[in-house]
Amino acid sequence: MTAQVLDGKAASAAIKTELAERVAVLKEHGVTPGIATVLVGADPASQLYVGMKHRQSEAIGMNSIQRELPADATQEQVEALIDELNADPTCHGYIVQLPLPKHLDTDRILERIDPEKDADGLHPTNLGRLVLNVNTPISSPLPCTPRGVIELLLRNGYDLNGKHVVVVGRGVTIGRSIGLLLTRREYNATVTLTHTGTTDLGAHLREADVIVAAAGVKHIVRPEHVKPGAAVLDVGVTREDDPETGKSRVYGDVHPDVVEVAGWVSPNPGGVGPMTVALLMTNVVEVAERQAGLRA
Ligand SMILES: Nc1nc(=O)c2c([nH]1)NC[C@@H]1CN(c3ccc(C(=O)N[C@@H](CCC(=O)O)C(=O)O)cc3)C=[N+]21
Repeated sequence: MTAQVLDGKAASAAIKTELAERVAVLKEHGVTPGIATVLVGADPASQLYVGMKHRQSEAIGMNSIQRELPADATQEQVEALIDELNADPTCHGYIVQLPLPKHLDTDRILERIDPEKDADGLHPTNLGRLVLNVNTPISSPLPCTPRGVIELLLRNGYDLNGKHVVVVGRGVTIGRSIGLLLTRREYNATVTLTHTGTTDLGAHLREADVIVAAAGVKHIVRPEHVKPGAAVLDVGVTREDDPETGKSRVYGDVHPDVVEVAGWVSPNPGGVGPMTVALLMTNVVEVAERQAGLRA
């Protein structure tokens, strides 16, 4: 048996087709949704990711605003740029590309983002709204990578209701935030969060209907950890030189042989990465739709 592929490129293409139509409707109402990125320094991987976000946003008709500061920018300079984007009516949502240089106070910068313009959906106010509300629709940005994971499953016909999801890794981007979405009444999943303090990770993983691997540890999820037929989503990004080609490449958290046991596997690259970008754009389009009175 070999697993069905949860193809993030195909699912994100479908989302982008839908978004392009929503952008066209917004333009009929006189609004062009604008997405901005803030990049501090010139890390090559960050430049690659930021470039992808702009190309894809422009391809669906959005405005894209690319702001850059040097690696030695001060806290005050970054905060001044945040204030500028908060006040800019052409910028409906934006992200500060992470990680930031070590001398900067990341938390203080992220908290300064106007929660309504928080394209990542990770502002404390937006996470707080998720914590406080399990039932009714939320009219503020949602964490985009968790949203991407869930959309990837749903668009492949996977029903999360009553399923046991085991998450590996307690980073804010996925681990600590995805359970807030999955345990909402609309999805009704049961969630276990594992981390470096977990004893016997393998025992937890073998119980899982769905594994979300977001530890950032190359191949931490191996075939012997996976219940036959389970869905395995690979969110890990480890950049290393490939010993065969000598070139830098991305390794996921999921060992390639997992496809022999699992029922569904998201490839990496080609899985959750493209979904993150699609849901980032979705968050920004939704801000513009709210401002135009087209959604709650
Ligand atoms: N504030 C903030 N928000 C982020 O969402 C954010 C961030 N900072 N910092 C870095 C990470 C990383 N990230 C990725 C997005 C898309 C792909 C993606 O689409 N990858 C392609 C491959 C791209 C390639 O390496 O060629 C794929 O998986 O198929 C990967 C990684 C968003 N991040």
